[in-house]
Amino acid sequence: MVTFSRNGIHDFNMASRKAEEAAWRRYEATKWLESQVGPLGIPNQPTERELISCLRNGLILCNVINKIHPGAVPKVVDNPVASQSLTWDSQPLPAYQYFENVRNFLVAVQELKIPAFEASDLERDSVDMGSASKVVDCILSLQSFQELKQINNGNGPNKRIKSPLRMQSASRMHSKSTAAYPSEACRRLDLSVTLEKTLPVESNSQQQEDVAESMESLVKLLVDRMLDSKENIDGNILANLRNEHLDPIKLFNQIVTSCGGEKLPKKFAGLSLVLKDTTKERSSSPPHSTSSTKPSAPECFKCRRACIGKCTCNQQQLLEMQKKELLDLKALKSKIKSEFEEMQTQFQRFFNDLGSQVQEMSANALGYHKVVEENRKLYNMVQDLKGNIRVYCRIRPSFRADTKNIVDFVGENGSLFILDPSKTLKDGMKHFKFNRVFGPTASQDEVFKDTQPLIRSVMDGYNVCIFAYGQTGSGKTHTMWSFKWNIQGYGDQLSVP
Ligand SMILES: Nc1ncnc2c1ncn2[C@@H]1O[C@H](COP(=O)(O)OP(=O)(O)OP(=O)(O)O)[C@@H](O)[C@H]1O
Repeated sequence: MVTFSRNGIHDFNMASRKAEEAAWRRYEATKWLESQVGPLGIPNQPTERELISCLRNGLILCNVINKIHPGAVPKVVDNPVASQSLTWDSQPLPAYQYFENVRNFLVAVQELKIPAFEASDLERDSVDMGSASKVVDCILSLQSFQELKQINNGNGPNKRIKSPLRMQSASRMHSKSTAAYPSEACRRLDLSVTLEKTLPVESNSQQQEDVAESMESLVKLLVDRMLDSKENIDGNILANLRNEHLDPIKLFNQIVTSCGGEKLPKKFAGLSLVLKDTTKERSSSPPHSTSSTKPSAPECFKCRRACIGKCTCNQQQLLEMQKKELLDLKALKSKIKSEFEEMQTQFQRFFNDLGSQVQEMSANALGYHKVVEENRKLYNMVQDLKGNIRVYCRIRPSFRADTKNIVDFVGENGSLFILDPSKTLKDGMKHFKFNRVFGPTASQDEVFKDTQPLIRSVMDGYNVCIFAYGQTGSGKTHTMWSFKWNIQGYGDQLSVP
């Protein structure tokens, strides 16, 4: 167990942790660079000097950025001799070469909105001052850029690339996973989980939502602040994060003051109160108590007895009400049942009457059809008896007054006498016999009515033919027209059998 205090051991531990983190980041950067451009010729876990000496000529950096974003550095100055001189102790490279490559690389990095470093960070003198961390940051940002580009199907990220550590920390807060990132810095970010656990469980849902929202914003702010100034953060604060007995309010104020020196946003005011309440309850409750709001045993017993009595009384009333409702329901059920039976009887009677009526109608319909059939047969039999071939004569009226009519007599029984005036009475008299003779005064309706029965026979399925015969202008068309017009008006009568 490590005890944190304001002494030399604490400073030593903090420095050790920082060195460990820096080494891990160099390892990640080296591993990624080798995956992009092949072996770098340096150890897997290089020192700052080894890494900087490798990158100093800018050749590897230009090749890497051209690989993840082709054309980022249009012209890369390559010197085979210099390329092989990768170690720090090798012969110095021409200044113009690495300066141009590095300058072009930094321009490309800024265009891609990736955190850059100073060209002087690759110089020999500045290595010992720990400035290699900016170079490592830049390389890890390039790695993040490549990953985002792959996620976006080849398109570069729209937003500015943040520090890779910050990005992973943010995703870590969402997943609440403790094994996603082995960095010591990220382990400290678990403060968010600790703070959330201190929220009072008795608060109502609205308050919990507000607190959760505030907590989330607070944690984001804290993470951003800590990462922005992780190099300058007070070591005591980081040590206090692991101290369980520390007042969270003090710790919270300490962190914010250390990071930015700013006051807390207004939205975190409620959180401070909640944290205060929580701290008070935690301090007042017994050390091994599982719940700070749990009442003592006698109080609990009294409360329970009162509750049981109250519940029993309510249940009794509820039972009585339900019994009464049950009786009402039973009465209603018997009433509905009797009404239903009565209605059933009425329906039975009604359907019986209906059935007898339908049977009667069916019998009548059957008789009706028989009668109709018989009527049809008799009707056509009458038509047959009248004669299958009937000859009618129609005398057209004379149009000229001086014309002498040769028709001498028209009989009711179809007799027609014609007298030729140029001959004697005996020779000039002609007698004709028709089924019927229509005189000059006979109307169209009169002609039609005599042939109407034949139309009905047509409808009954018998073959009927009506034609007119006579000389030109004798009135054939005129007479046939009477059938046409009357048949049209006869439609209603045809439907009647
Ligand atoms: N009974 C009638 N009463 C009054 N006008 C009639 C009568 N019969 C025929 N006519 C008239 O006589 C004229 C000639 O009749 P219609 O055209 O029917 O003769 P048609 O025998 O059909 O002649 P065609 O053989 O040349 O066709 C018509 O103008 C017609 O209106």
